[in-house]
Amino acid sequence: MRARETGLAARFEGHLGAFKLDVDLNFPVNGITALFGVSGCGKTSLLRCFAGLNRLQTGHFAIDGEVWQDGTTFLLPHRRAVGYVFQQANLFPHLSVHDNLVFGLKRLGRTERNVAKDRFDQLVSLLGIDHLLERAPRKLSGGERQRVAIGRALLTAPKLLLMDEPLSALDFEAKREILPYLDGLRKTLSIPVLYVTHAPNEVARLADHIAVLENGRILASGPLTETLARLDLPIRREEGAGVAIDARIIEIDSKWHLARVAFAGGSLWVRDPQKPVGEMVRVMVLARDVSLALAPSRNVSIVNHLPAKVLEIADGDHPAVVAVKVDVGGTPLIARLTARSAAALALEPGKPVSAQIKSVAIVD
Ligand SMILES: Nc1ncnc2c1ncn2[C@@H]1O[C@H](COP(=O)(O)OP(=O)(O)OP(=O)(O)O)[C@@H](O)[C@H]1O
Repeated sequence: MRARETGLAARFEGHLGAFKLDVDLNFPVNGITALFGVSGCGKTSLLRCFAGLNRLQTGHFAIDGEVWQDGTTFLLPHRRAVGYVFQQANLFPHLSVHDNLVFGLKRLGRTERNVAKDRFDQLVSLLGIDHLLERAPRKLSGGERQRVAIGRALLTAPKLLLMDEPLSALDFEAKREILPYLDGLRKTLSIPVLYVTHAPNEVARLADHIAVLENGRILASGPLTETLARLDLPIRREEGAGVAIDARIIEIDSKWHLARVAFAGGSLWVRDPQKPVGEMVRVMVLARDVSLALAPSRNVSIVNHLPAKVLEIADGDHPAVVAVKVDVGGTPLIARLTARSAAALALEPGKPVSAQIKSVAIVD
């Protein structure tokens, strides 16, 4: 269902009070683009531009070749096929889940309404809310409420889904409960999704692309793995800095509960994810779990050793630490080392090394 490629090109420039937003953003393909950046950098303001709720001095925005905004056109919010999910589900308390879901359909034409009714069963099953349809919102958990809000947004068959920190109001358990559903959407939706978050684990789990916003400007945007591996971005200073890699299970070692997963640059042993050989998984290799040696060492407990080449070295978040980006057969990894170790190994761009990976987390 993700075969059709949809392009989204946007340029918004202007002031909101004293705040300047100056954004040029292209999403080349379908999938989830995580919009990442510190509080106040303009994430919500940008989403509101896409929805037509903010009208800046300059705005160009086309989706799938269809112009929603340019020098002469400005589609009003209700004319934009946008689904919007907020931190709070904002369900109508006096309506059942079913009636909340179909509420947004009233503004659609008859044909669109009929198509949406066909999608209803598929969506409620995908979001696991089929058994909740007759309930009142107050009898739902936080995670269930948010799943209903997502269903309501998707039922109108939007061409763009905007999600503004959809999990931030949920507790840890509710986040864990809802993530697999969002992951299911990622795999089945054929529309672009802009997903605002502060949480690195949500980015690693859900995003196909990342856009990093700083002071109202796009600092970087691109595919997940390459962008997470950039040493010039503030993300590398985060405690959870690392690289997410999509890999295929190629072998299971049931005696030791391990699985070998293959990616473009080689293979890694991970904890058995309880999925069959052939399935794709996403793994996260954190910078703090990668160390570098000049040759693969035999007398250590680490099972994952990959031949690599140093690409770049940058300062870390403390003078004692450096971040080293290495290339593993076309896939980038980041290692976090002490500056002293980097000096002792005389690391420099182009030098062959062995990347030793202490731990690899499965993120789905
Ligand atoms: N309509 C407006 N008029 C004046 N200032 C505005 C307006 N909308 C947003 N701002 C300002 O723009 C800046 C960016 O706000 P925005 O809500 O987009 O940030 P954010 O990145 O979403 O933050 P957070 O992560 O805290 O939600 C803030 O300084 C805010 O006060």
